[in-house]
Amino acid sequence: MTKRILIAGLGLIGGSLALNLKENTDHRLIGYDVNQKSLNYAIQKQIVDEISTDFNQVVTTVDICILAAPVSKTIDLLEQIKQLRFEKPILITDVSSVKSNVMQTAESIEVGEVTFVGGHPMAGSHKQGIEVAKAHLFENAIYILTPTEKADQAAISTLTDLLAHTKAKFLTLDAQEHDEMTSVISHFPHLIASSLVQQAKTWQKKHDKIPRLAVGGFRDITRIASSDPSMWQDIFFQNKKVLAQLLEDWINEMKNLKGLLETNDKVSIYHYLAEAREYRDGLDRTKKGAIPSFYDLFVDIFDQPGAILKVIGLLADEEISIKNIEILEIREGITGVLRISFVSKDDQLASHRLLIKNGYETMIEE
Ligand SMILES: NC(=O)c1ccc[n+]([C@@H]2O[C@H](COP(=O)([O-])OP(=O)(O)OC[C@H]3O[C@@H](n4cnc5c(N)ncnc54)[C@H](O)[C@@H]3O)[C@@H](O)[C@H]2O)c1
Ligand SMILES: O=C(O)C(=O)C[C@]1(C(=O)O)C=C[C@@H](O)C=C1
Repeated sequence: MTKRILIAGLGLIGGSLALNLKENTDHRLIGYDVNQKSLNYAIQKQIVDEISTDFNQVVTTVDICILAAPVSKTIDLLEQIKQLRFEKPILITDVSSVKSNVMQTAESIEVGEVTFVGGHPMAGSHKQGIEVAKAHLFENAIYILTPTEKADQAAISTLTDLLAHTKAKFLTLDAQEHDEMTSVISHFPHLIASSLVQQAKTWQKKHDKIPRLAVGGFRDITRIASSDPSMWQDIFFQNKKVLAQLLEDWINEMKNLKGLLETNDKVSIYHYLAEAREYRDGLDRTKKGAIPSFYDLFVDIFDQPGAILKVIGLLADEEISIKNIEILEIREGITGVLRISFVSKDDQLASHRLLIKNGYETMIEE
């Protein structure tokens, strides 16, 4: 049955869900956003069928509503919903990166027609806005669900049936365990990435060539520091209790490491590094996990015009789809490395064979 689905917040995440639903279903999609440019873009590109600038009015006309605004704005929209009258049942979900305050507000909705099942797709980007939205953004990612007490299995199934086209894997958690885990693997690392960039900026006053040296490792570990500061400010304050606790643990750990360095305790430093490596390598790529599984292939290329295009062209001719592509290091005239990520082992191996056949040097991390 065709349903009316409202997506409130047409940015990277809302836009990606809209694109996915448009590609795979016949539901009628309605977009709401406070940014008129995003609304215009969505309707012009036919990502949605209708647009609205009146949330309170339009939300009462739909069967399903996906709240995809920044976390604090999602809470504001839930507060607005509390004041409305609905004439038919509505299933509401969200995509917020932090869940405790959202769920607390959702649990306090007393409107009988409203059922809320929280959601958080664990995939995204440091880029923002509907222009960078992708229908396949959540393929193979973990999609966390946080149902309210009122939400029954039928409501959860309605939501998972709708989102099944994203090819994400669902995992149900309560809000607190969600916020602790996402803080460890997403929010706190973000804080550290930004602090590493700040440190480089400070040291650049002494060594002005630092930006030229900041390639491989530094770029890998700090990519997320290029994300939207207002979104992350919101996430940090929504999850500030857990974040403060992690920061305290981390400061103590750093003090301990400093002590090991100062006392020349090489053995302990070695164990610290070896244990970290073992754990990192053991984050199983093929099992379900909070970290999306990708299969990487490293390809040596030369810094020549069209070099990357040639590699992509070979894969495209064989209809092998790429999840991500990144230049790890390239210097003038010298070999650089492309990291190409695939969603399946088969695609990784097929690309490996294809590129070797075409004279490339490639490497797979075991
Ligand atoms: N970016 C990621 O990697 C990622 C991943 C998973 C979940 N999330 C969550 O998804 C949500 C959206 O993030 P995004 O990355 O799509 O950001 P985005 O900046 O790309 O999009 C946010 C959209 O919300 C709109 N908006 C702002 N205030 C609004 C309001 N009051 N009502 C309606 N729309 C409003 C903005 O105009 C924008 O179009 C956030 O809650 C974020 O925590 C982000
Ligand atoms: O890939 C990125 O750039 C992301 O930051 C995505 C990421 C993450 O930390 O993994 C960011 C926030 C979301 O809530 C979920 C996913």
